[in-house]
Amino acid sequence: MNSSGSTKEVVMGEEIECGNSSSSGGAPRSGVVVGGLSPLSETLWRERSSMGLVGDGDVSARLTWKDLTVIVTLRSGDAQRVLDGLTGYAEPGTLTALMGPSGSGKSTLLDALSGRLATNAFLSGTVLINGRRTKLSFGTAAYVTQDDNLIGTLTVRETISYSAQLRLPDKMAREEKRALVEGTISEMGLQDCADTVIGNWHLRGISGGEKRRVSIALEILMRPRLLFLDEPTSGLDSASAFFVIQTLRSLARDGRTVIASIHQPSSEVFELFDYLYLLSGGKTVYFGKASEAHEFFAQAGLPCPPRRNPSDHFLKCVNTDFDKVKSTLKGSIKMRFARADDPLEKMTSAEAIQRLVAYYSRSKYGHTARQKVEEISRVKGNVLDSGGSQASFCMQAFTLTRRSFVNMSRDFGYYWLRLVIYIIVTICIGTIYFKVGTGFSAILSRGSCTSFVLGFVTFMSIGGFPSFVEDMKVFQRERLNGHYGVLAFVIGNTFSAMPFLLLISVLSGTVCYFMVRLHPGFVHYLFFVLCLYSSITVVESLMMAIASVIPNFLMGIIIGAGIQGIFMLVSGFFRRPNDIPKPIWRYPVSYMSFHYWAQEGQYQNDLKGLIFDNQTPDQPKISGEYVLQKFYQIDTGRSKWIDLSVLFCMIIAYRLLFFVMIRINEDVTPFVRGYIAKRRLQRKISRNQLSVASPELVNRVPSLRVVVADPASTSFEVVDLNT
Ligand SMILES: Nc1ncnc2c1ncn2[C@@H]1O[C@H](COP(=O)(O)OP(=O)(O)OP(=O)(O)O)[C@@H](O)[C@H]1O
Repeated sequence: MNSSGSTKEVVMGEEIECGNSSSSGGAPRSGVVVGGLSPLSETLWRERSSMGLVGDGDVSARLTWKDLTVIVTLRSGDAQRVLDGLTGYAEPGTLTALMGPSGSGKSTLLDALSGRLATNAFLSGTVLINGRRTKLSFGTAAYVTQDDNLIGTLTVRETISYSAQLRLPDKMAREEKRALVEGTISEMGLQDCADTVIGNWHLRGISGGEKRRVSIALEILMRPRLLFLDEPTSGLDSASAFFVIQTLRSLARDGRTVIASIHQPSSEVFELFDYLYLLSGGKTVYFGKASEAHEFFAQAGLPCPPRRNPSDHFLKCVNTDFDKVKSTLKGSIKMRFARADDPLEKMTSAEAIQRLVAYYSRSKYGHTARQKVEEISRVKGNVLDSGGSQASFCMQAFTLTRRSFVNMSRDFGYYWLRLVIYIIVTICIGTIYFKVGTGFSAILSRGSCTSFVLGFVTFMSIGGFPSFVEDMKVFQRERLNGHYGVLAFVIGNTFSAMPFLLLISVLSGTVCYFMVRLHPGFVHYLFFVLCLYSSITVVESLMMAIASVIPNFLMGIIIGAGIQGIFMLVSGFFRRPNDIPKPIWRYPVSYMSFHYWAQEGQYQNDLKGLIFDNQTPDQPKISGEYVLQKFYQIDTGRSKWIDLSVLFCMIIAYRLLFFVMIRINEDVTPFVRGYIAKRRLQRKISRNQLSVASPELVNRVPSLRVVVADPASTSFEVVDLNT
């Protein structure tokens, strides 16, 4: 896993031991086990080292950032400075809390440090890991987002086990994988709920705090050295928040570098932080030991009044919205009794922020931080390698298929509910068209029955869209953290759905076929079921492709319904094929419509070989071939199996489209958005509305994502972290 051979390097004439967590300063390693969490992690780490899963026992990641500025370009053409010259560091064994009011730039700082900035965000400054510039993406560092996108039907143990199967090497013994999973469960204090389901809309599952811990567990499974967490306590009560942060502290004590943004910690939670990075309006208000923040505020002339939660005071000082709160409460009893010892009563928040920012930069705190950054940056440690999956492609595809199958079989809303509705609807069809026969009126009835089954019944498959969206959310989280590839996901999703779609088609197709008494014969029955199966699968594939680009229930369903409505119109039932206007609707749209092929095949399957009564008994009978040619305008010389083959080809085409859509979303869309954002930035620079270091380099790199300063020189250079 680790790409670096030696852990020793000569830097500026000194021999420096690199990558050894024991040399990392910060808090002592392990041993400190809180909240009933076991010291298993360290033992497991050693085990994994012996398995060759980690390099030379190196578990450290020293992160430094210097003069970090992030500018975002807005749709209006304006540019906004979100972060302004931030400098700081995070060492192994420490938990750093990013705090600040809403919109102060906490998430942006996390994104900048973890290489996840949006395409319209431009970064200048230096970000170094172990003294080196490293591309952090797809799994190099673990990133736990605010949302717990988990599969609701799996238990905690299953969720972590599947993740282990997806990422650990195939050759690793099953027992070892199990031990690692169990170790992670104990490490995160999840033993009590290990066999409880995560929960979804119809399943009562684990609590919000436990969900957070499961999300963290999934990311620490591969023992990343760097762990970023965006608001890990949001939505939790203070006790759950305390346990989550306690767990993070314990993870940090195992030699990891943990950085978490947090909103409003209680005093108990605040005491768990090693370092505090306090931001306001993208500027550093304070960076240093959390325990010294109290002293810093006092020295800056804004001491925390007695009996006030220090973190509340710090946030109150740096939040301009408190001025509005004060003016709203003016005259209220609370304000009349406002503390005389509260420094904020004598100044506005804007003045307080100005004072703190200015004091920080000239105080020993700012000075020490800058000095420490220089020191740490000079030490060249191991290069961080990708912490992504080490499992083979086949193992990933197999595990994803199994996991998805288990989820589909347990989630009532995924297929079971649809199966019930399908059967009810086909029973309705069966009773309405019961024993349709071969009378004159049956000519139209058989056609309309086929059109309804292949049009409306397959249309009901869009009901699965919400489940697809949930699947896509889990996929996106796992993909961003490098758990597996796109192809493995597409294969897993395709194969896991097959048995359910077959079941739906066989059951509802059988009900319909035998109640309506469609063309007798096993081959005719088989064709009807296969036609229904392929049509439903095409709709599923179409909806998956839509879900990959439009992750919104309502929008996705509207778009999916719209596309199917157009395809139905040109299927040859509502307007006969030769009557469909030629350019566009007949060619190519009707040929793109799966309804067209499905109906053409089923009409032949049902009508060919049948003899129908004429309007009056004395008139000659009508053959099915005649109806097909003259009424439905279908070429009877072409085999119905060709129509079915086209449908199966469409399934493959839509699945390929699904794959392509994901790749476009991952690669092309960010490139295009980045390009547009870059043009906006260039315009700003050329109009002298914005000053960016080395603007000529911004122009030179076509796919600019990040502007990074080279620490070895004073000049800036542009680095495209996407390549
Ligand atoms: N890619 C972007 N495009 C446009 N604006 C952005 C972008 N990223 C951040 N911003 C803006 O930068 C500011 C800081 O955003 P950020 O999400 O980092 O704040 P935050 O401190 O994490 O807030 P919160 O605590 O509410 O999540 C906000 O005003 C936000 O709108």
